[in-house]
This record gives sequence, structure tokens and C-alpha cells, in this order.
Amino acid sequence: MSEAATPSVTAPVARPELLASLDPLLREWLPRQRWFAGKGRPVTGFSLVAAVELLPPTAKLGLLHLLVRAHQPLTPARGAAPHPGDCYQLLIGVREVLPPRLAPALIGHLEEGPLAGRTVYEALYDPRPAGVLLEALRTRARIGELRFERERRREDGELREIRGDLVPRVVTSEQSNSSVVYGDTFILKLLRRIVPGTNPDLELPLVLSREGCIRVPAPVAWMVADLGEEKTYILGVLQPFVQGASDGWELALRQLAKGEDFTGEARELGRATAEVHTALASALPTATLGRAQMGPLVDGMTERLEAAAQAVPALRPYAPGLRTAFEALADLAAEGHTWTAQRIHGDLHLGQCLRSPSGEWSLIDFEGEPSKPLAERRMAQPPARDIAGMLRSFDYAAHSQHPPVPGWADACRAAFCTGYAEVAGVDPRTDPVLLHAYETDKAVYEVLYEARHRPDWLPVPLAAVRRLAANP
Ligand SMILES: Nc1ncnc2c1ncn2[C@@H]1O[C@H](COP(=O)(O)OP(=O)(O)O)[C@@H](O)[C@H]1O
Ligand SMILES: O=P(O)(O)O[C@H]1O[C@H](CO)[C@@H](O[C@H]2O[C@H](CO)[C@@H](O)[C@H](O)[C@H]2O)[C@H](O)[C@H]1O
Repeated sequence: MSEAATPSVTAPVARPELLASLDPLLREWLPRQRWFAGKGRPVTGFSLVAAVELLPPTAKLGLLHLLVRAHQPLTPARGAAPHPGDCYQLLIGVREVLPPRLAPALIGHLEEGPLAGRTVYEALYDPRPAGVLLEALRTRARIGELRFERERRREDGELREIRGDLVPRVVTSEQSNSSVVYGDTFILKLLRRIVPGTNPDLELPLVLSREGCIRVPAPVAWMVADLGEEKTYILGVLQPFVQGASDGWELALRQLAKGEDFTGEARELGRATAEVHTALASALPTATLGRAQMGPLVDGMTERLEAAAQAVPALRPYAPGLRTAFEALADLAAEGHTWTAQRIHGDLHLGQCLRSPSGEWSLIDFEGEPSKPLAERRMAQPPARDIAGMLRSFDYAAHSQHPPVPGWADACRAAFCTGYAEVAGVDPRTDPVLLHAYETDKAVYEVLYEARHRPDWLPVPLAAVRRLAANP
């Protein structure tokens, strides 16, 4: 490993003047990043949460690990505390001259401060700084507030070795976070907007792999910032890279385009989802949801519908029909029906499923809906929520074709439920009221999501809303 790729042993905290000189550059650069969560509100400044020099910035190549809080003033709801601003993880490279191959990673040129005249850039694009992270994970380093951990427990003996000479490349196709692939062997997902506490994106795959479930790439190492009591932030997770994998969305679209059947894959996906649910239910606490617990859950669905109808006028005519799906669930609860809740994936759709070239499915991205508070994301919930997410995804795939392929989604949805029942022993279709309510909730969420992010896609969930409202 080259000299520049070795973390400095001591870690003097980067000087505040350095952050001051970075401030104007970050204000302009941060909101343009795909993973920036606060779009639409100006960034008025930053405060430093933590700073670690992974390579001293005074050398030819410097590397700073920064946790910064972006200040974005908003009018707090009456009585609510002002939002302190989201905290982001940044890896900043510092060079005298940026080589042309790193031009897309440019953040800007420092005009003042201790490093005036230097260029700063997104270091993940640069193999040498990216190698520093792998080396730190490999050697279980502790650098300043950063702690790099390796998985130790494996029932079947061997732990996966991490070689130090794997060549890194950044993954360019993501949205919420950033990942680096090392030698097609490992993938390091760096969480961008970070919150203190146990992150399900590490927690659940770790639990599943320790439970012997092979439906997730098992975490090999991870990265944490310890910032005092109750302030532990999970920053990143290293997992085996599934070489040559396709995600379920790409595959479904490919089969659709060729007019090919996808029910075999849908059934395997149902089986994989049930394996994950079964392992989570055995490893982590479950709960029984009766009338008292279903009340707030149904209220949440109704409130989300009202908010979405406010924001998207096209949804309004269907709101009364959709509401009946939630009322039917409340009625069942009032009659004394109970449901089992457990930890689930929380944001399952075809894009979160990877198929290896040998045909094995794994589920990824257990972060849940990143916009929701961690406590909510880690709550036990009915597995029907994940199942509804997948059923909606088959519908999305079918409706992304013009004209939609008749019968394709229904066949896949049925095959998914059949596969699920084969492993779980319970067919999700035997509880149609719960499934219908969760599907409705997801379709309402999608209407809002598409209206905000991809207006061209709005007809897809709206078509579903029409069907769901007509068949309560
Ligand atoms: N273990 C893995 N093997 C191969 N590719 C992966 C793996 N994990 C993630 N990916 C790829 O990286 C992309 C982003 O991963 P994901 O966990 O969904 O990140 P994000 O939270 O940023 O959406 C996935 O769509 C997939 O293509
Ligand atoms: O990718 P994320 O996990 O952040 O999820 C968000 O974006 C998804 C789109 O990229 C969106 O999913 C919707 O579109 C998918 C097709 O592009 C489809 O497979 C899903 O079923 C549908 O919900 C997701 O809702 C949103 O949270």
C-alpha cells in the first residue's frame, strides 16, 4: 500500500479556520448532491460535529473526515423546537493540483485559511483516499473519534479476510448514500445523512447473518463515530459485493420487454422475503397488535392520505374510497382481531433485491425510509407492509410499459405470495384487509413521492389508487 494511503497515527482535529474556508464551497456544493436530504431550502451555514485528519492536509494528498451539520432555517410548527439541521458525513480530499481524471469530484479551491491555494474534492472518487478507509477497516483502526470494527462472530469458523490491495471504484448510480466497490470483492456503503443510534442498515443484516440467513450480504466490517454518551453514529458498512448481480427492477423490466414470464423469479423473491422475515422474527422481539396499537397505526395511514390529498389534487376524488380500506382495518381491530408485528425490511421494492448470476436473491438496504425517525424505523410492524411494497412494485413494472402488459402484474403478485407462503407457512392473501390497507398506504405514499420527485411517473400510482379505491 502506498505511503499516501496509510492513515496518520495521530489525529489532530482539523482547524476551525479550515472549516471557515470550506464553508462557502460547501454551501454551493452540498445542495447539489443527490444524497442531500434538505433540497429546496437554502443552506445558511455549517457547524462542525467532528473532524478527523485521515491524512494530514498539509501533505501532497490530504484526507479529512468531517461530520457537519447543515443549517437550514425553517419555520417550526407552533410549539415545536427549531430543527437543528441535518448532519452529513463528508470525505474531503485536499490536493495542490487536481488530476483531470478527478475533475467531476471537484468541490472548489480554498481562497483563504491555512490551506489557501489548495483544491478540495469528493475523496471517494480518488482510489488512494478510498483505500485509506479499507485499510482502516482491515486493521480495526481507531483514529480520533472514528472506530473501525470487524465482524468477529461466525458459527461456521472462518471470517472473511479483507485484502489490502483491492482497487476501489465509486458507485455512481445511487440516491440516498454513497458506495465504493473494492476489487469487485466488497462494497462499502457510506451513510450520508447520519443520526445517532443503532442504524437498521447495519443492525438487521448483522442479526440476519448471525442467524444463518443467507438472504443478505453479511456485514464484514463497519465504521462508527463515538461522540460521547448516546452519540454513536453508524457511518458505513462493508459487505461482500455480489459480482454480476442484477436488481429485481432491472430484471423485471428486461423480462417484460422480451415478453417473458417473471413468475418463477417472483416466487423465489417471495421465498427469500419469507426467509428474511422468519429469521428476523426468531432473532428479535415480536409484538401482538390489538385494538390499542392498531388505532395509531390506522390513524397514521389516514393522516398520510389526508396530507397527500392536500398536496396532490388528482388524488382527492379517490380519498373517500381509499379511506374505507383503513376503516375496514380499524373495524377488524375493534372486533378483537389481533396481528403479529416483528422487525421488517421497511422499504421493500424490486430495486432492493439483488439476484446473483447463479439465481440466488438477496435483500439490501435495510435503512427503512430515511426521512422517518430512527425509533419509528426500528419498530416491530406487520410483515404485510413489506409484502405490500413488493406487490406494488410488480404493478409499477407492468405499468412502466406502454401499453401495460395485461395480467403480468397479477401473475407475479400471486406467485410472490405463493412463494412467501411456502416458506412462512402463512399466505399473506389470507388477511386481505391488512394487505389491502398497506397497499393503499403505499400507493398513497407513491402518489406524493412521484408528484414531488418524478411527475412523469404519477399516472402509475394514480392508476393503482383508482383500482384500490374502487375495490375496498
Ligand atoms: N452487496 C452488494 N453487491 C452488489 N451490489 C450492491 C450491493 N449492495 C448494494 N449494491 C448496489 O448499490 C446500489 C445502492 O445500494 P443501496 O444499499 O440501495 O444504497 P442507497 O441507500 O444509497 O440506495 C444498489 O442498487 C445495488 O445496485
Ligand atoms: O430508492 P428508494 O429506496 O429511496 O425509494 C424511493 O424511490 C423509489 C424509486 O426509485 C420509489 O419506488 C417506486 O418506484 C419503483 C420503480 O422506480 C418501484 O419499484 C417501487 O415499487 C415504487 O414504490 C420508492 O417508493 C421511494 O421511496
